[in-house]
Amino acid sequence: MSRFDRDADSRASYPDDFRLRSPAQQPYTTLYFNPPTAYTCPPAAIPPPSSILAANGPPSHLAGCGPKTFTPRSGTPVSSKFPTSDMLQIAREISPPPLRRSQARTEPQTLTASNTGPSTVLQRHDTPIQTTQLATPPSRSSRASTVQKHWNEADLASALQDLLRGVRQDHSRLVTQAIEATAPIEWRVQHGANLFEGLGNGPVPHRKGETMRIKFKQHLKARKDAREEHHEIIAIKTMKDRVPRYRFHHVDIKKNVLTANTMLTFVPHLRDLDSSEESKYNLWLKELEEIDTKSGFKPMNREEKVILTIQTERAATVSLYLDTWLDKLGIPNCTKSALVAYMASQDLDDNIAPQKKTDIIRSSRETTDGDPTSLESRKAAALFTNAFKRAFDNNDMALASKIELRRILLLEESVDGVLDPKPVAKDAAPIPQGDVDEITEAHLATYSILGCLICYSHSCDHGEYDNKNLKRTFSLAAVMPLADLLRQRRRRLITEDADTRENELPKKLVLGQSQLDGVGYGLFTAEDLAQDDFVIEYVGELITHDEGVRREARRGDVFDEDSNISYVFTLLENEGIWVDAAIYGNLSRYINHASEHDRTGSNITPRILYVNGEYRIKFTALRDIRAGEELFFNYGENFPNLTKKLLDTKTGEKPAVPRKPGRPPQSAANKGVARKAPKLEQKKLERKKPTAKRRRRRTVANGGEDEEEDMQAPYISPLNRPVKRKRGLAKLDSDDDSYHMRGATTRRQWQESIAEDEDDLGEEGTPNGGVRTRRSLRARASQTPTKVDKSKVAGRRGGARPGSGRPRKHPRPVPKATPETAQAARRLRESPQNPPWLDSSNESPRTTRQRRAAQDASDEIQDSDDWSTGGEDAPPRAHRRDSQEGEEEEDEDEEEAVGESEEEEEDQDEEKAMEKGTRKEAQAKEEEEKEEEEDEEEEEEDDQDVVVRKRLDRATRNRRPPAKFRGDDF
Ligand SMILES: C[S@@+](CC[C@H](N)C(=O)[O-])C[C@H]1O[C@@H](n2cnc3c(N)ncnc32)[C@H](O)[C@@H]1O
Repeated sequence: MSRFDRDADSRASYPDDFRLRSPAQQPYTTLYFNPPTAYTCPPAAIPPPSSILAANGPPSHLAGCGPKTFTPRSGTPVSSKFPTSDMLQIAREISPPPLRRSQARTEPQTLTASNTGPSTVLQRHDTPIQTTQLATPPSRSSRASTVQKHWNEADLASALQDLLRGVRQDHSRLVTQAIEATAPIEWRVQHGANLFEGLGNGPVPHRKGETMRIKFKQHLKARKDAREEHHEIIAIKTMKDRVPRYRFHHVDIKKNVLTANTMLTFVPHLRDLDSSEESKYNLWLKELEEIDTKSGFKPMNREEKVILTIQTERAATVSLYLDTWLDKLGIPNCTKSALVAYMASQDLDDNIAPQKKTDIIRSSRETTDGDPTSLESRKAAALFTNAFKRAFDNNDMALASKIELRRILLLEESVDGVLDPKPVAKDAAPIPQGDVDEITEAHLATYSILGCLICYSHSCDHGEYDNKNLKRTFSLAAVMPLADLLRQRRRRLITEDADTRENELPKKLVLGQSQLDGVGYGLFTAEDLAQDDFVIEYVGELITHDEGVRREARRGDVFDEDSNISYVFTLLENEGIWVDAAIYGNLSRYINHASEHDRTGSNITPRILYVNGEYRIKFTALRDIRAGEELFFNYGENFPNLTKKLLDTKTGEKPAVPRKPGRPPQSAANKGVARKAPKLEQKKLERKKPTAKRRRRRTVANGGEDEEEDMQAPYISPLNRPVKRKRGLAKLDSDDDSYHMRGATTRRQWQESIAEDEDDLGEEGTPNGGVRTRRSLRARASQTPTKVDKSKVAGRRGGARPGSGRPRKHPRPVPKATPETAQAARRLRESPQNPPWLDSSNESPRTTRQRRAAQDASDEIQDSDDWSTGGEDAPPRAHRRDSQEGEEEEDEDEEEAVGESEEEEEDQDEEKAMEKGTRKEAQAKEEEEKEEEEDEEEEEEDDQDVVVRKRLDRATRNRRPPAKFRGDDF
């Protein structure tokens, strides 16, 4: 299931603010398995825990063995003879323990499940459940004696349906239990007024203008059937800053998807869609389906996917009960192994390869259940299979309600092991002893298909990220043995949270020229930081991995690809969610990389937190940091090239930085040392012949004026014009007619120099300053520049790296300096360790420019006060980017104009040839040309693919690795 479907799914069932509600408000009734009405299952359907304990011994986790004995995938014990999964164990254990004195309540409490109708009443977990479950269970043999020995298909089907109702009831109790187990037992408010007091009332009758309507979306239900409730509106007034929103405006993304054959135009995620967006979203899904179809796949539509997911989840749940069911039904010779063997032998549609079928049957024989392939076993298995089909997989049922026995049996470990062999529990790390946090983490690491502790789904957005940034869903195994541990921990965290909240204010930070040579800006602290202090939040646009790759590729192409500057941060590695701070961001984007082994080493570290339903990144200090120190964090292993050393002195003396191989120095380039022209381009160039047709076409299109203009247009050397973007790879692979070396002024010279360059430069060089032909001499016909605009040339490497380009066209509005920032600046000036940007002696003009920009910026730094979004920063940045891109377009026109003039040269040649040659020859040539043109167009398309692929590759290489996470926050 795709992330989006999953989101859609979870949106359907689990409101965003799920975690913030009190237990009484928890929407457990929206969970998938909850029954719509009160349960009618006989109490005997749920065997009491003690019977299981008597029969099988204690579940391993209760016996202190921890989850080591469970496989992470199926939850089935590996070593013990314990026949059921831990989920089933928990299901059996949900009968509450005897009340402890402290928990005892004088009056039994009830919870009303609001969406199951007012009549459904669920008992709190800490109130004894008034059923026979608490009675001493019948022994296994006595239970077996009560079951029917001779089944017919119809009776068996109806017994199975009863058992399924029991599963639902179990599930409902589990949810209650789990919610209670994880609910905070103390409110966050430790002192002062509890702002949430009085909240949590149920729905009220609708009063126009006074109540708030809440609509519940449910997939597979028509919109008109959506449930609605009305609630009182209670305003909470507080002087505290609200936690800032961290929303991604995915509509904006549309204009940011820039590469030529991009498929995604709309990427919604992580939030509910507005109704206007929903239609776009559906359209987008449809487009994706069409693309799949065109590519030869048979895509499922969204509804089918939802149904498949539901079916799979139901099958997974029933699989956990299958053993108990068989035990209860007591069908002679009907064991799980027999069912598996029967399933494998009956799999007629060749879903399983013949060899695998044999392996499955063989592995089922290895159990101690007797011979699963005997005639009796086969008969019993056939009876059960047919009854199961009748009960849960018949034609009268809605698709989503069907449960296939085959799907359940495929989940069996023996079958799964044959079909998809992979390492299991023995690889699990040993459970650490001692530290509460570590034990908790380790228990939670028993992630399995058992599902989420909160919603019991297998594909939800709840869960934790461990220190490797891998998502773990809570294991059900964690519920019972760990409930106390979790409580303990939560209590501690809540207390700590309240204590540290005051220290969680963002710090005064200033932007400056980094101490790393040639790296551009860096971020410095203007006040002393204590270890573990919160420093700043990393904010930016929330984008998908694909979009991030596109953007990186695009930036590398448009701006300076050699600098590899990157502002993306991998927020959720597995989900492919990145934060891009390039356009919308705050000061945190200027923090440079240092590894632990560098001279200063990283002094801060990012942590990913789950805040009010959103994942956010905060930086904390790794050690005490003095005011004036530059901040660094470790970007991770994917950035091996970030090896700039700290400057030894502050005098502006720069250590020699080795030049990149294959890249000629700027001066050499200006002298006309071109890089190698790509073979493809050269080939094209050689065979490209002028065509009369092309010439005529242009002349007609421009009322006959173009030709004259073209003739007059001087050939502009790429050297003599401002080039802001690097064509590099894009040009190497791309379509256009020709490349022009720097300094070459005629076509012949250029061709000659290409030949020389090929010898000189080898494979590394790529053409720069390439020229696109066609279109738009018109754009500059009247003002063909013949002079070099030096200021523009100077700014050509600008762009992605702030401050390194030309001065802003549209400077940011500079907020007034606050007393704090003024004081911070003074302190920094007075500091014996003045950061290098304050020392202006011996600096280059570029450094001066950077320094000035830094000073401007340091005045305007309010980001650290407004630690939320950097939103104020954003519009001017976006503007700046727009303006740059606008200029690039101008340049492109210029390039094209240059190309036009070249093409006109060709046309003149052609005209002469036409005059000389016979008409026939000319016609033949023209036809040849036409073919070539068509070929080129095709090539153009192919080339574009190559370009995009290359850019994507490059961007993938450059992407930032997962951030570090110390997972001790719930
Ligand atoms: C998030 S930006 C940091 C701010 C950046 N220095 C600027 O001026 O905008 C990350 C980029 O800075 C550069 N960078 C950061 N740390 C570096 C290091 N230790 N060595 C070389 N380049 C570094 C790389 O180009 C990287 O992609």
